Amino acid sequence: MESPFTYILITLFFSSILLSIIFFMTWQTMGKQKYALMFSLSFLASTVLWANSLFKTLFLSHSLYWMIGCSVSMLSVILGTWGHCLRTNTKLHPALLLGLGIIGMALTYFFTFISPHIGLQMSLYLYIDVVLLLITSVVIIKHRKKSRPAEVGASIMHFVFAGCLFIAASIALSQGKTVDTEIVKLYGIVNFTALPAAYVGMSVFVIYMLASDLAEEMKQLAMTDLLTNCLNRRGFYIHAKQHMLDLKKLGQHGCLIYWDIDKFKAINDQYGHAGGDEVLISISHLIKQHVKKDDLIGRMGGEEFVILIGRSSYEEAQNVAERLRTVINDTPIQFGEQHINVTASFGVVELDAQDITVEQAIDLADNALYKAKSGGRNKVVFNLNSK
Ligand SMILES: Nc1nc2c(ncn2[C@@H]2O[C@H](COP(=O)(O)OP(=O)(O)OP(=O)(O)O)[C@@H](O)[C@H]2O)c(=O)[nH]1
Repeated sequence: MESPFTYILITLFFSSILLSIIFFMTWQTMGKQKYALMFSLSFLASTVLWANSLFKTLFLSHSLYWMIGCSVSMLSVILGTWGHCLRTNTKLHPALLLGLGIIGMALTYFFTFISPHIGLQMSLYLYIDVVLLLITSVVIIKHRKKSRPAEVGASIMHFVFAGCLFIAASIALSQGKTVDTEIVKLYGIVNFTALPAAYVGMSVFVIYMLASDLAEEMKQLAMTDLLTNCLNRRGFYIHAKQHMLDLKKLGQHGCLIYWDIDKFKAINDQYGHAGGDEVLISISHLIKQHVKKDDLIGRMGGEEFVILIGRSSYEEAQNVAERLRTVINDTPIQFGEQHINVTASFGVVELDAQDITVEQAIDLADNALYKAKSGGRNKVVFNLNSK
């Protein structure tokens, strides 16, 4: 009858192979993101770690078995941390991570072969794993202002895993220079009860995190106009409701600007559809340069756009529309060798005067835009918000 620890090791061995395959397939199917490959390699290193423990009786030297075990353990955690840094664009130099691993190896070698100390031999590399897991936990939670639930879960699980390893390492360290069989037994119990659950929990949360990355990407794509990279109609409506509430909370004066390129059909007729597309791309780019980063820009369809802005005074907000009209009027669009002169008409509605929904604001601004068109185009008309 094998020790129960053997069965746990077998389970961990197969779980790690599966996780490595899952992340490899993720890497292949999700645009060859380097971090997914790092996760796959990290679990491959874990597979070697569990295999090493399973077949330790085959080793002639226990010290050799130990050196292989601690090097793949650190390699696995280093690759995982590296992957999380790549996913979150955290600028942590890989040399720093590898350096930590090399220091861990050198110290373990020293306390295994040169000045044997069983406590330090068994614990130092685990403490390095703990530091790396804590770095990962912080990297996951810190890179975004408001973390997604999957990221909170993954960060907590890395923290829990680090905690389990810390306890195991501290138990091992308490042996001192020579082996204490009672402490080794306790170390085994901690290692084979809390650790596997934390290990699997952490891996599942990382998978959940990548799935939620994909869901978020799809959501963004469904709300984005692919030609101009502005929000599309659906995206604008979804964001505008919250944006209007935020403006109110911040005490900002909100304005909704509905605008439309003049005689766009004639531009298409003269320069072709590609010329028309170039105008749409360049004009939306120009507009983005002349409003604030937080202002909400949407393409409502064809050559119609909408902008939701907040400024400290209503005059300031109104001036934005006039400034945009002037900049479009004064900036010919380059299309190959040609320059296309473009003008646009604007309808503006103030949002603060009374409670008004996004839909009502768009209707009122659209009425004002209609007046700007019928009044000769290349104009800004203000709707004074009479609901
Ligand atoms: N190139 C290009 N043209 C588009 C796109 N979407 C809509 N259009 C064209 O935009 C033109 C809109 O024309 P109209 O609605 O008559 O408006 P207009 O010519 O700008 O006239 P006014 O708005 O009255 O000044 C149509 O010819 C559509 O085919 C697009 O994505 N790319």
